[in-house]
Amino acid sequence: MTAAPHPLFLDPSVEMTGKDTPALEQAAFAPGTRVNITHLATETLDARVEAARAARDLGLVPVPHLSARRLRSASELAETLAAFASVGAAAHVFVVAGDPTTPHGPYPDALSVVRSGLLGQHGVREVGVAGYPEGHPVIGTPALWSALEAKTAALREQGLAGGVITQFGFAVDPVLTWLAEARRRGVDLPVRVGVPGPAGVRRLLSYARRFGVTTSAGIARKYGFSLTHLMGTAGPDRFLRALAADLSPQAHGEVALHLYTFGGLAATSHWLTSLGLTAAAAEVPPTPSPRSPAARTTAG
Ligand SMILES: NC(=O)C1=CN([C@@H]2O[C@H](COP(=O)(O)OP(=O)(O)OC[C@H]3O[C@@H](n4cnc5c(N)ncnc54)[C@H](O)[C@@H]3O)[C@@H](O)[C@H]2O)C=CC1
Ligand SMILES: Nc1nc(=O)c2c([nH]1)NC[C@@H]1CN(c3ccc(C(=O)N[C@@H](CCC(=O)O)C(=O)O)cc3)CN21
Repeated sequence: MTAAPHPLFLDPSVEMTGKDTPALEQAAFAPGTRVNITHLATETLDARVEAARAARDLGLVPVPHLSARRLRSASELAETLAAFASVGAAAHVFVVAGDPTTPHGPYPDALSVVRSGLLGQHGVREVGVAGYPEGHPVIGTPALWSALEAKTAALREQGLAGGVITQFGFAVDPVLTWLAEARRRGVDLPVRVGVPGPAGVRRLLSYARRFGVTTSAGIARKYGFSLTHLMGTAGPDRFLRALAADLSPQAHGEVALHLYTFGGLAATSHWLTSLGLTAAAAEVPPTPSPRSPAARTTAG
């Protein structure tokens, strides 16, 4: 008999851009897998809607991203939601502030989009919001916590289900500390811990630099790459084993995974398949842990 997988590995979500639509059609994600559609500044609404349509046609659950600060008006928000609803892709969305330094319209943050009331009117039932275990390069940690608490409350007031997706990172400890703090503050939403799918080290480092994600020689070594050998690739296997070993439902609540694919949707699909995390997710264990959880409490 095979061991049941750790709950962390059940039902991982993945992230794509419009450019990944052909790769999505070749990939083998389990039916019902949530597929987030990033809102890159360079991609049109049409490209994002086509990606959502492709995901839905494949039996996956599209989760379009809405960038609050990029929206120029309430009507642009309504039209965006209507466009996703027209392809059956508006039930789940992820609402993020967006990187523009100055908001382009009436929504400076994700909270104002939630409070607009427009989400429910267009058939949205579940809203994802962002979490930052390592903080954010320009937003202070107290502001991040108060925003997360306010978004949690606003979703409840709007009758919307919610969830958090965390910014990717290479270090496990900040994730565990952040999860415990979120629960202590009453943020009871399910959390998807964001990790990069397998990707070239050079690419990982460049996205980390761009988004203010911490790297150091020690963090890299634990994760499984080296800051001085940029030619290789690295996946989140060791990170996930360490995270799974130290998660406790009492301290950390409901936790699953979100895979940022960064142009490597096919690589992430192959990697999930190699872990047995596609259609047969409930029957196949993840890569075996080098130490049992019981051994860890004394050894770790
Ligand atoms: N985690 C992720 O996957 C992604 C994160 N981001 C970026 O992370 C940042 C925070 O997003 P959320 O957590 O949704 O914040 P939020 O909407 O909950 O806002 C939190 C606080 O930060 C301020 N703020 C938000 N974005 C800002 C910016 N670009 N410049 C200056 N102040 C800003 C808001 O006014 C608010 O006071 C944004 O810059 C967002 O674009 C963007 C895309 C994806
Ligand atoms: N602060 C912040 N801003 C973001 O925009 C952001 C984050 N954090 N955290 C991670 C997510 C995921 N993001 C991304 C970014 C790029 C690709 C991507 O596929 N890039 C293509 C090139 C795209 C292009 O330049 O045309 C690639 O092949 O890497 C995917 C997701 C952006 N995201």
